Amino acid sequence: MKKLIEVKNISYSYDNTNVLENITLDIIDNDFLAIIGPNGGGKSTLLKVMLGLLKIKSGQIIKNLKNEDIGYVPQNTNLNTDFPITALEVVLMGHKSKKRKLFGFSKEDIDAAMTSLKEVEMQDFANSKIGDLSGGQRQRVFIARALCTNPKIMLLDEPTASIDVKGQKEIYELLKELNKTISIVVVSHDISILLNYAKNVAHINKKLVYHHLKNTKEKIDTEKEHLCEVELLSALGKTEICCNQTHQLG
Ligand SMILES: Nc1ncnc2c1ncn2[C@@H]1O[C@H](COP(=O)(O)OP(=O)(O)OP(=O)(O)O)[C@@H](O)[C@H]1O
Repeated sequence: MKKLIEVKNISYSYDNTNVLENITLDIIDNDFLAIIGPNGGGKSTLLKVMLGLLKIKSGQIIKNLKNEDIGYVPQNTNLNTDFPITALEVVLMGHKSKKRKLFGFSKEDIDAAMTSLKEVEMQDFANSKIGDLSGGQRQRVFIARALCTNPKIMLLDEPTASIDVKGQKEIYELLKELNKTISIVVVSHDISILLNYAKNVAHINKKLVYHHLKNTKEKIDTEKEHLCEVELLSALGKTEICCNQTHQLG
């Protein structure tokens, strides 16, 4: 199993507040890693650290791939849906063509963006204003934007927040399809849905507890509608293996 990203004993603090403590985690080829944990637990911070958007002061991040091999779908809270931009234009923003024209985009750029839109089944909405799309459709467009560089791994921060249950399932089905060729790392609070798709779970609350879901899924009733993190963690067991060390849940 090839390690794509190795997180080695990193800690991170904003000003003097420690948010991540001694996190060690490998993202492997073909992984589908769910990052769960309470609000403010450090999940988004961990993604930003892995992306290099935040600089760590201790520990090490080893990326065995190029930056453009990493796709990122950030948390969607600040989007101004009144901005008059089409789905195709949003996807083009993710395209890093070597033949970029000074103004506008080449036919190659547009073809590549349309291919990404097809991958997420949004090609028919290419010319729709982003604000006219449903939350689920909009999220597909943002996933298409991240697909533009043909990433080997995609990091998604709460991609199903404020999307209805049907839309959530569709997004996870899409991620499952993408996972046939790329690794997926997804921060989410939708534990029940997530468990039907994830291969591994990282629970982050400043510290990390890592679970291989192989052989443990049968212990969990994933059809149960409101499975919460506490139930999940008790079903998985109190201790789990994290990079050859056993961590006790606090
Ligand atoms: N730019 C920042 N400056 C200072 N503190 C921050 C900043 N960003 C996040 N924090 C703090 O760091 C902690 C972890 O935040 P983070 O967004 O990583 O958590 P999270 O697990 O993703 O939370 P949520 O589930 O609510 O999105 C929180 O206490 C938050 O208030």
